[in-house]
Amino acid sequence: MDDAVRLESLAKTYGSGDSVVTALRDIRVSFPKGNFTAVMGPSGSGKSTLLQCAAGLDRPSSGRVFIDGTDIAELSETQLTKFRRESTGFAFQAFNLLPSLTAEQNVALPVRLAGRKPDRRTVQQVLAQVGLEKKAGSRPGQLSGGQQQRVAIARALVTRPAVLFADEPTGALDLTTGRELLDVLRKLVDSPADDGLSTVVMVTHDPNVASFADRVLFLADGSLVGELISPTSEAVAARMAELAVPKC
Ligand SMILES: Nc1ncnc2c1ncn2[C@@H]1O[C@H](COP(=O)(O)OP(=O)(O)OP(=O)(O)O)[C@@H](O)[C@H]1O
Repeated sequence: MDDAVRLESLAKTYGSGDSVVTALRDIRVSFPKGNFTAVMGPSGSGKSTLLQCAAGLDRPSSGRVFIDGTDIAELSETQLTKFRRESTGFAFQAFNLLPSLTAEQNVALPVRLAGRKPDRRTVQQVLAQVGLEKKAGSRPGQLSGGQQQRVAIARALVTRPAVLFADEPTGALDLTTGRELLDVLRKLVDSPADDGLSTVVMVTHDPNVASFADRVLFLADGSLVGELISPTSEAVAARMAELAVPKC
């Protein structure tokens, strides 16, 4: 199976001298196409840093990141920005929608920012993929939190990226709406549109949320320390409890 993203010996440090923080050390992992991966680990273990580096939002200190076969270290800042815009989607805990724009206009924004005219059909298609075809004309203030996050996901999908990165996408949602959003992500992977995305990489703190993934990766102190395939929430919670035990 092809890899949507591959991380080779990835390391990331912040600061220098006495104040240096090692956020990631020697991460080697692939995210295959057609796969939904959750990244878990205790607070400060490096989850967000991994996601930011894997998505090309941050440059690693060493190691390589391949997205859809492209070594992003070879790209200039301008090329990387363009590449990221076209090949990756990103969804955060905060939806970051523009309140004065309709759902449809919010979704079309990345295309406009890239200097192109949005294709109305594509915008409608991605809104339908997240179950919001009837809300195209609504402004964020007229939508529930779960619906707003689904607009944010549709916006991330509009450029037909190879991979969607999501950092705590259900963090601001209640249980039911969080579940609905996870069903949407699951569907993107299980029944992708013709030229659509089928790979999701998601950071979460919640074992229930992680259990929607095909695989869970566990980070501790910047290192990859294990994985679970076809995870149940109980198995994820048990593994997290082990990681929380302080080392002697
Ligand atoms: N911009 C930064 N400058 C300095 N240190 C940073 C920076 N960003 C992250 N760190 C440090 O890197 C380490 C990993 O942080 P990261 O945010 O990736 O962890 P996380 O697992 O996502 O944490 P959380 O679950 O609390 O969000 C932590 O020790 C953090 O303090």
